[in-house]
Amino acid sequence: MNIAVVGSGYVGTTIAACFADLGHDVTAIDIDEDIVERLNRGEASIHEPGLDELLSEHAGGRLTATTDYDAITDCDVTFLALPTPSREDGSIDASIIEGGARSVGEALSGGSEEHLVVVKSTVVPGTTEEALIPAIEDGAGEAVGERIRVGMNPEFLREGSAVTDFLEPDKVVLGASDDWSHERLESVFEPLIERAEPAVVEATVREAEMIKYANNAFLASKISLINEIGNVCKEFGIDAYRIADAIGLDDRIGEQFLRSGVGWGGSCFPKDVDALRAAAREAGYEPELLDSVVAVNDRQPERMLALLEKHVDVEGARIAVLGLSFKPGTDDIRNSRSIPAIEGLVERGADVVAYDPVATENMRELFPDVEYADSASEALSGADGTLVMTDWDEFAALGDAFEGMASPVVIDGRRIVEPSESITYEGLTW
Ligand SMILES: NC(=O)c1ccc[n+]([C@@H]2O[C@H](COP(=O)([O-])OP(=O)(O)OC[C@H]3O[C@@H](n4cnc5c(N)ncnc54)[C@H](O)[C@@H]3O)[C@@H](O)[C@H]2O)c1
Ligand SMILES: O=c1ccn([C@@H]2O[C@H](COP(=O)(O)OP(=O)(O)O[C@H]3O[C@H](CO)[C@@H](O)[C@H](O)[C@H]3O)[C@@H](O)[C@H]2O)c(=O)[nH]1
Repeated sequence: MNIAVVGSGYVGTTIAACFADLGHDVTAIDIDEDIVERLNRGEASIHEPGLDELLSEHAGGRLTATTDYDAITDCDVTFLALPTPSREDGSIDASIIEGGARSVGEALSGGSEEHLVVVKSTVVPGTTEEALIPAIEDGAGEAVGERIRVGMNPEFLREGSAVTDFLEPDKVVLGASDDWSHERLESVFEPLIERAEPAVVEATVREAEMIKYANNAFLASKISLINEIGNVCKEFGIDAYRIADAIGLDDRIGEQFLRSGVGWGGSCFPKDVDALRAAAREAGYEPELLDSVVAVNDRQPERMLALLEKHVDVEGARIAVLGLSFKPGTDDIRNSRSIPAIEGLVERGADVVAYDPVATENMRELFPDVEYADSASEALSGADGTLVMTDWDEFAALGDAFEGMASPVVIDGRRIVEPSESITYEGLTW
């Protein structure tokens, strides 16, 4: 099958490379010439394990990249993997994907072949029908529903494990409003369904849009709930991880996403929970539980600072911040919990020295005046305290490095450091 993927970011590049690996002929389309040139050389512009290998195998063969939307005319299906960022009030800004939908319509105008346009981006219920289909119709100069049809196929991959998440999903959600579109979507995923045997969920377009938000809202809520339980555990001197291990044995709860600590960040959970809250409010429903899920998350970095202040007079102190990315395995710092932690330290007059194995340059753009170390031991050397913000594996083996601290106070927000008698160790929820 000939597939076009519009947008070559985290999602677009991953799905383009994986579709090629599944045997499809894929054209990746992006407005950024540098991204396109790199893709044609077999290089990713993002850091994802396994992606470079797939690209170098398929670039120039089953995978090509271009800035020209007209390449869509030779394809059977086009996936829209464009950004859907937040506005100030938390609602989604669909203008980029609307523009992309219009360009796809223009490229298809006057053609005679049947074509399925699939929304891959995360969009609030109603967006595809109320904004994207009209944009395609506007560009194509014809109504959607006959030759051109539209489907919705939300994506559940995680950064840091995007390739394996895409190729080995628990479920594939196929959103469409007619049998022809469902069947065409299913033939795109047929090689993956045969190989990985995921559950296949046939849904309407609106249901597919909502499944994505419900999925992310549920996961973010699960983490906030275990964080709330963890905060209570800390007050009682109980280790929340032992409690999580026990409750995770209940199949109805499940063991995943029960790691309590400094909370959730990244490009998805904060944006998507906010978009769902805003959409609910606009529809006349007050999403009080989701408001609290965010409030608990916002509080966790402050709780870390309060724990630090129990042991260190922070004003004028040298404080090391270990871990800057929002999770290990990525250089992405969007909504990283390290950002409010550094802001809080700077407000309190601390002298901050930060370290991350891959995200330093991204954080330097945000905080140019903070000192950045080349290793965790360099950051710890002479520090009066440290906040551990990301669960990078290397932080589990710091042992001797803490001995270089002026006072070895370690506040762990991710339960990654091994406590020992030579350090003053505080876990956030244990
Ligand atoms: N990042 C994730 O882990 C993830 C997972 C699931 C779903 N999503 C959703 O997928 C969507 C895309 O997210 P992402 O993280 O891949 O975004 P991204 O910002 O990483 O990439 C978007 C790409 O689109 C390109 N682009 C922008 N405007 C364009 C246009 N008019 N035409 C062609 N290309 C254009 C940009 O140059 C960029 O390469 C969002 O809705 C997001 O919520 C993201
Ligand atoms: O038990 C846990 C699990 C995660 N986190 C934090 O939660 C955030 C998000 O982690 P994760 O879900 O692994 O990464 P993302 O790449 O943001 O993936 C989420 O967001 C994507 C974009 O929508 C979805 O596709 C994925 O299914 C969904 O897991 C990170 O800050 C983690 O540190 C915790 O604090 N405790």
